[in-house]
Amino acid sequence: MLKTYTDLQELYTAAAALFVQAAKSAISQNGRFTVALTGGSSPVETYRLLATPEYRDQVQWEHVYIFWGDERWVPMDDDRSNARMAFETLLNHIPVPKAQVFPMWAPDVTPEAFAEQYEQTLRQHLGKEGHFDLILLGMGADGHTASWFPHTAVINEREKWVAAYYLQAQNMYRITLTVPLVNQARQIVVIAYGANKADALFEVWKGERNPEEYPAQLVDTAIEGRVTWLVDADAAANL
Ligand SMILES: O=C1O[C@H](COP(=O)(O)O)[C@@H](O)[C@H](O)[C@H]1O
Repeated sequence: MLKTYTDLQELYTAAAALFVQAAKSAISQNGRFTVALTGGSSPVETYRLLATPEYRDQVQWEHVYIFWGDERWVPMDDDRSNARMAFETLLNHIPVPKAQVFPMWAPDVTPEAFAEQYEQTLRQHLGKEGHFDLILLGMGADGHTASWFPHTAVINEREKWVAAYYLQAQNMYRITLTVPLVNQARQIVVIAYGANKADALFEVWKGERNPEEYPAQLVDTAIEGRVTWLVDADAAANL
Protein backbone atom coordinates (compact mmCIF):
# COMPACT_ATOMS: atom_id res chain seq x y z
CA MET A 1 0.00 0.00 0.00
CA LEU A 2 1.27 3.45 -0.90
CA LYS A 3 -0.07 6.53 0.87
CA THR A 4 0.73 9.97 -0.50
CA TYR A 5 0.74 13.15 1.57
CA THR A 6 0.85 16.76 0.40
CA ASP A 7 1.69 17.93 3.91
CA LEU A 8 4.91 16.49 5.32
CA GLN A 9 3.69 16.97 8.87
CA GLU A 10 0.82 14.59 8.10
CA LEU A 11 3.30 12.04 6.78
CA TYR A 12 5.35 12.21 9.99
CA THR A 13 2.17 11.92 12.04
CA ALA A 14 1.05 8.87 10.05
CA ALA A 15 4.44 7.20 10.60
CA ALA A 16 4.40 7.93 14.34
CA ALA A 17 0.81 6.67 14.61
CA LEU A 18 1.72 3.40 12.84
CA PHE A 19 4.63 2.93 15.25
CA VAL A 20 2.42 3.46 18.30
CA GLN A 21 -0.33 1.22 16.92
CA ALA A 22 2.17 -1.59 16.15
CA ALA A 23 3.69 -1.27 19.64
CA LYS A 24 0.31 -1.40 21.40
CA SER A 25 -0.86 -4.36 19.37
CA ALA A 26 2.37 -6.40 19.81
CA ILE A 27 2.56 -5.69 23.55
CA SER A 28 -1.08 -6.61 24.12
CA GLN A 29 -0.71 -9.84 22.10
CA ASN A 30 2.82 -10.98 23.01
CA GLY A 31 3.93 -8.79 25.91
CA ARG A 32 6.74 -7.22 23.86
CA PHE A 33 7.43 -5.12 20.76
CA THR A 34 10.46 -5.67 18.54
CA VAL A 35 11.30 -2.90 16.10
CA ALA A 36 14.15 -2.14 13.69
CA LEU A 37 14.83 1.56 13.17
CA THR A 38 15.92 3.14 9.94
CA GLY A 39 18.61 5.80 9.53
CA GLY A 40 19.30 8.67 7.18
CA SER A 41 17.26 11.85 7.14
CA SER A 42 13.78 10.45 6.41
CA PRO A 43 12.79 9.31 9.93
CA VAL A 44 14.20 12.27 11.87
CA GLU A 45 10.94 14.20 12.30
CA THR A 46 8.99 11.01 13.01
CA TYR A 47 11.42 10.11 15.80
CA ARG A 48 11.11 13.63 17.23
CA LEU A 49 7.34 13.30 17.17
CA LEU A 50 7.50 9.91 18.93
CA ALA A 51 9.53 11.58 21.68
CA THR A 52 6.78 14.11 22.42
CA PRO A 53 4.41 13.33 25.33
CA GLU A 54 1.46 12.82 22.95
CA TYR A 55 3.09 9.74 21.39
CA ARG A 56 5.70 8.77 23.99
CA ASP A 57 3.13 8.30 26.73
CA GLN A 58 1.08 5.86 24.66
CA VAL A 59 3.89 3.29 24.51
CA GLN A 60 4.93 0.93 27.32
CA TRP A 61 8.63 1.38 26.59
CA GLU A 62 9.70 -1.17 29.19
CA HIS A 63 8.36 -3.81 26.76
CA VAL A 64 10.08 -2.42 23.66
CA TYR A 65 13.22 -3.94 22.06
CA ILE A 66 15.02 -1.64 19.65
CA PHE A 67 17.29 -2.78 16.83
CA TRP A 68 18.50 -1.17 13.61
CA GLY A 69 17.78 -2.09 10.03
CA ASP A 70 21.19 -0.91 8.87
CA GLU A 71 24.17 1.13 9.90
CA ARG A 72 27.20 2.94 8.59
CA TRP A 73 30.16 1.25 10.35
CA VAL A 74 31.34 4.32 12.24
CA PRO A 75 31.62 5.05 15.97
CA MET A 76 28.44 6.25 17.62
CA ASP A 77 29.77 9.78 18.10
CA ASP A 78 30.27 10.15 14.34
CA ASP A 79 27.79 12.44 12.55
CA ARG A 80 27.10 9.69 10.03
CA SER A 81 25.96 7.17 12.66
CA ASN A 82 22.33 6.09 12.30
CA ALA A 83 22.35 5.13 15.97
CA ARG A 84 23.58 8.56 17.02
CA MET A 85 20.69 10.20 15.15
CA ALA A 86 18.15 7.86 16.75
CA PHE A 87 19.53 8.54 20.25
CA GLU A 88 19.50 12.29 19.72
CA THR A 89 16.00 12.46 18.28
CA LEU A 90 14.22 9.68 20.17
CA LEU A 91 16.05 7.25 22.43
CA ASN A 92 17.50 9.81 24.83
CA HIS A 93 13.97 11.07 25.45
CA ILE A 94 12.05 7.88 26.17
CA PRO A 95 12.16 5.46 29.13
CA VAL A 96 13.30 2.40 27.16
CA PRO A 97 15.68 0.21 29.21
CA LYS A 98 19.25 0.55 27.88
CA ALA A 99 19.63 -3.25 27.90
CA GLN A 100 16.84 -3.43 25.31
CA VAL A 101 18.56 -1.17 22.78
CA PHE A 102 20.92 -2.83 20.31
CA PRO A 103 22.92 -0.41 18.15
CA MET A 104 24.76 -1.94 15.19
CA TRP A 105 28.17 -0.93 16.39
CA ALA A 106 30.92 -2.07 18.72
CA PRO A 107 34.58 -1.04 18.92
CA ASP A 108 37.40 -3.58 18.63
CA VAL A 109 35.55 -6.06 16.45
CA THR A 110 35.43 -6.42 12.69
CA PRO A 111 32.14 -5.55 10.99
CA GLU A 112 31.84 -9.11 9.71
CA ALA A 113 32.28 -10.59 13.21
CA PHE A 114 29.86 -8.03 14.61
CA ALA A 115 27.26 -8.99 11.99
CA GLU A 116 27.45 -12.60 13.20
CA GLN A 117 27.07 -11.48 16.83
CA TYR A 118 24.14 -9.26 15.92
CA GLU A 119 22.43 -12.16 14.16
CA GLN A 120 22.82 -14.27 17.32
CA THR A 121 21.30 -11.46 19.38
CA LEU A 122 18.39 -11.29 16.97
CA ARG A 123 17.88 -15.05 17.13
CA GLN A 124 17.63 -14.79 20.93
CA HIS A 125 15.00 -12.06 20.71
CA LEU A 126 13.05 -12.95 17.59
CA GLY A 127 13.05 -16.74 17.87
CA LYS A 128 14.02 -19.02 15.03
CA GLU A 129 11.40 -17.67 12.62
CA GLY A 130 12.73 -14.13 12.86
CA HIS A 131 9.59 -12.00 12.77
CA PHE A 132 10.14 -8.37 13.74
CA ASP A 133 6.90 -6.70 14.79
CA LEU A 134 7.87 -3.61 12.81
CA ILE A 135 10.71 -2.62 10.50
CA LEU A 136 11.07 1.02 9.51
CA LEU A 137 12.89 1.69 6.25
CA GLY A 138 13.84 4.67 4.10
CA MET A 139 14.80 4.83 0.45
CA GLY A 140 17.75 6.68 -1.06
CA ALA A 141 17.51 8.58 -4.33
CA ASP A 142 19.43 5.69 -5.96
CA GLY A 143 16.71 3.21 -4.96
CA HIS A 144 18.61 1.61 -2.08
CA THR A 145 16.86 0.69 1.13
CA ALA A 146 18.48 -0.47 4.39
CA SER A 147 22.10 -0.91 3.17
CA TRP A 148 21.02 -2.77 0.04
CA PHE A 149 22.86 -0.64 -2.48
CA PRO A 150 22.51 -1.16 -6.24
CA HIS A 151 24.74 -3.88 -7.66
CA THR A 152 26.10 -5.07 -4.30
CA ALA A 153 26.27 -8.76 -3.43
CA VAL A 154 24.34 -8.25 -0.20
CA ILE A 155 21.06 -7.95 -2.08
CA ASN A 156 21.40 -11.62 -3.08
CA GLU A 157 22.11 -12.87 0.45
CA ARG A 158 19.42 -15.40 1.39
CA GLU A 159 20.97 -17.34 4.30
CA LYS A 160 22.29 -14.78 6.77
CA TRP A 161 19.96 -12.46 8.66
CA VAL A 162 22.64 -9.78 9.05
CA ALA A 163 25.53 -8.99 6.70
CA ALA A 164 28.46 -6.58 6.65
CA TYR A 165 30.37 -5.53 3.58
CA TYR A 166 32.69 -2.82 2.31
CA LEU A 167 30.84 -0.25 0.20
CA GLN A 168 33.50 1.04 -2.16
CA ALA A 169 31.45 4.04 -3.34
CA GLN A 170 31.29 5.40 0.22
CA ASN A 171 34.65 4.11 1.43
CA MET A 172 33.03 2.56 4.48
CA TYR A 173 31.66 -0.69 5.78
CA ARG A 174 27.93 -1.14 5.94
CA ILE A 175 25.99 -3.53 8.10
CA THR A 176 22.43 -4.46 7.29
CA LEU A 177 19.53 -6.80 7.89
CA THR A 178 19.15 -8.94 4.79
CA VAL A 179 16.27 -9.42 2.38
CA PRO A 180 14.84 -12.63 3.92
CA LEU A 181 14.79 -11.23 7.45
CA VAL A 182 13.21 -7.93 6.43
CA ASN A 183 10.52 -9.70 4.44
CA GLN A 184 9.58 -11.85 7.43
CA ALA A 185 8.56 -8.79 9.45
CA ARG A 186 4.94 -8.57 10.56
CA GLN A 187 4.85 -4.97 9.41
CA ILE A 188 7.12 -2.76 7.30
CA VAL A 189 6.81 1.01 6.95
CA VAL A 190 8.90 2.77 4.30
CA ILE A 191 9.26 6.55 4.55
CA ALA A 192 10.33 8.43 1.40
CA TYR A 193 9.86 12.06 0.56
CA GLY A 194 11.36 14.79 -1.60
CA ALA A 195 11.66 15.38 -5.36
CA ASN A 196 15.05 13.64 -5.46
CA LYS A 197 13.26 10.35 -4.70
CA ALA A 198 10.73 10.66 -7.55
CA ASP A 199 12.64 8.72 -10.22
CA ALA A 200 13.54 5.86 -7.91
CA LEU A 201 10.02 5.69 -6.47
CA PHE A 202 8.62 5.40 -9.98
CA GLU A 203 11.04 2.59 -10.85
CA VAL A 204 10.33 0.73 -7.62
CA TRP A 205 6.56 0.91 -8.04
CA LYS A 206 5.95 1.08 -11.79
CA GLY A 207 9.22 0.18 -13.47
CA GLU A 208 10.33 -3.20 -14.79
CA ARG A 209 11.55 -5.62 -12.17
CA ASN A 210 15.23 -4.82 -11.73
CA PRO A 211 16.26 -5.13 -8.07
CA GLU A 212 19.96 -5.00 -8.93
CA GLU A 213 19.39 -1.40 -10.02
CA TYR A 214 16.55 -0.58 -7.60
CA PRO A 215 17.03 -2.75 -4.50
CA ALA A 216 13.95 -1.29 -2.77
CA GLN A 217 11.94 -3.50 -5.17
CA LEU A 218 13.04 -6.37 -2.91
CA VAL A 219 10.72 -5.22 -0.13
CA ASP A 220 7.95 -7.74 -0.64
CA THR A 221 4.62 -5.95 -1.03
CA ALA A 222 2.79 -9.19 -1.90
CA ILE A 223 1.00 -9.58 1.43
CA GLU A 224 -1.73 -6.96 1.46
CA GLY A 225 -1.64 -4.60 4.39
CA ARG A 226 1.78 -5.68 5.67
CA VAL A 227 3.92 -3.09 3.87
CA THR A 228 3.05 0.60 3.88
CA TRP A 229 4.95 3.20 1.91
CA LEU A 230 4.46 6.75 3.23
CA VAL A 231 5.52 9.22 0.55
CA ASP A 232 4.96 12.87 -0.24
CA ALA A 233 3.56 14.41 -3.41
CA ASP A 234 7.06 15.38 -4.63
CA ALA A 235 8.35 11.83 -4.37
CA ALA A 236 5.14 10.53 -5.98
CA ALA A 237 5.27 13.06 -8.85
CA ASN A 238 6.06 10.46 -11.54
CA LEU A 239 3.61 7.78 -10.42
O1 LIG B 1 22.42 5.54 4.15
C1 LIG B 1 21.24 5.38 4.41
O2 LIG B 1 20.32 5.87 3.55
C2 LIG B 1 18.96 5.46 3.56
C3 LIG B 1 18.15 6.63 2.97
O3 LIG B 1 18.52 7.81 3.66
P1 LIG B 1 17.72 9.19 3.50
O4 LIG B 1 18.66 10.23 4.08
O5 LIG B 1 17.47 9.40 2.05
O6 LIG B 1 16.48 9.06 4.30
C4 LIG B 1 18.48 5.08 4.94
O7 LIG B 1 17.20 4.50 4.87
C5 LIG B 1 19.48 4.12 5.60
O8 LIG B 1 19.05 3.74 6.88
C6 LIG B 1 20.82 4.80 5.70
O9 LIG B 1 21.81 3.96 6.26
